[in-house]
Amino acid sequence: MSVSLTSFALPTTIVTSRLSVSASPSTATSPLLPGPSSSSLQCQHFQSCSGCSHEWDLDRPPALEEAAKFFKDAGVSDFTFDSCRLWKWRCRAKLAVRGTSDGPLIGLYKEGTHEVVDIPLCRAHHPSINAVVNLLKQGIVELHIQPYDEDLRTGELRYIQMAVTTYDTSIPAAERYQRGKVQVALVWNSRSEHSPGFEKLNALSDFLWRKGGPRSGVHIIHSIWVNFQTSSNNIIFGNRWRHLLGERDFWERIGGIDVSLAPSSFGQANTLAFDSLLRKLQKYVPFGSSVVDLYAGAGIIGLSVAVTRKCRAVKCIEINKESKISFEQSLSRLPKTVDSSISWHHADASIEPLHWLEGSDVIVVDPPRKGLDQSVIFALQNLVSSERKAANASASSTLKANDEKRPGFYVQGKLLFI
Ligand SMILES: C[S@@+](CC[C@H](N)C(=O)[O-])C[C@H]1O[C@@H](n2cnc3c(N)ncnc32)[C@H](O)[C@@H]1O
Repeated sequence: MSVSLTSFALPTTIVTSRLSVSASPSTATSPLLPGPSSSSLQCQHFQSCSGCSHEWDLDRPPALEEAAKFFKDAGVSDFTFDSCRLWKWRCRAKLAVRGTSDGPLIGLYKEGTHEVVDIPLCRAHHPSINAVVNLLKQGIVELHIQPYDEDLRTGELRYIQMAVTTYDTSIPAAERYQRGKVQVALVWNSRSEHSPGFEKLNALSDFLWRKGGPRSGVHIIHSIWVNFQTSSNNIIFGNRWRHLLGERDFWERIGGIDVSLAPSSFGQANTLAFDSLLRKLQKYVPFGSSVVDLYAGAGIIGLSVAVTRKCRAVKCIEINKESKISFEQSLSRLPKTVDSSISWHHADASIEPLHWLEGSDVIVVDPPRKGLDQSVIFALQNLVSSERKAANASASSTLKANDEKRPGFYVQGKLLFI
């Protein structure tokens, strides 16, 4: 993960946020879990699995040099890079379930194919994720659960999503990460709980709960959910979610706030890196500013800066309506002293984006992998050029006065890459 602050000629702060999947695994300074002595991946699945793209020097990914040069050329002086954990960093995984009930395969597709590679010993996964995968395989074999067959569109279990919560104040802080518990979501190939086969789903979730729930010796499972999906396309989740066992609410402590994440909401995969990213990002948000968080998911970035930077207003824009519940739950746990106008809007950021951007001092953009929508890029460019014009037209004395009203924030404007 890299963080940089650069000055462009605009009076608005634009924050772009991205957590890299393959290049930001561990930290040498982490007290939590010892890793191999070198910074190589040392994963036996590396050749066949598409999950990781680099095997050596994980603390110095090839993109680092390119990024450093980019920021240097742009005149950025405080570019920093933090690799965080190199192993066991992934706290959220969506894995396909294929193969047979005697020989299930649980993992990722081989590059460019729909052939699933079994990755029981993945080095990037949090250890509780690998432990749940192992339990799930036992359950599939014992209960004769049929993995999904994409060609025939038959079978029962299509995918499993696992998210680890490390939030448990009843155990010592130093042990919380290692003892993280997993919110399990089983993607089941039927329409609803009224469809045939529901008993098998119940039997599987009971099996997992018995072996990994609070009464088992290991307690690695936080909760179990099901998502019903019968579509033949590649979309992992259907629209119907049901909570089956365990605690319904899933909490994590990130960026100085308690955040709730339902399985249907987007969540960052690298919890520790995301926390570190937010703590850096907060420093670039001027106190009391008005912030818009585009592509906000459950609004974690917006809520985190609302609290830590005492923002005047925060608007979160997100296309997935399922994220709203998580946003509202997190909002309800903010300190009562927070005096900010905070709102979450179910909207497509690419439609008339200027409408959301106008009047904001800080713009956070954290788009999906495909990147920013063209219309958002145009809107940002328009904003930059119109503010540049306005700044040029103003007298330098006026600029100075504005600077003083907003300590630590220069009229020059800032762009943060993470
Ligand atoms: C990389 S995630 C970031 C989520 C959030 N910032 C976080 O850290 O948890 C990208 C988010 O953008 C949302 N999204 C995708 N296209 C969108 C659009 N056109 N308008 C608004 N949100 C969109 C996705 O649903 C997803 O929640």
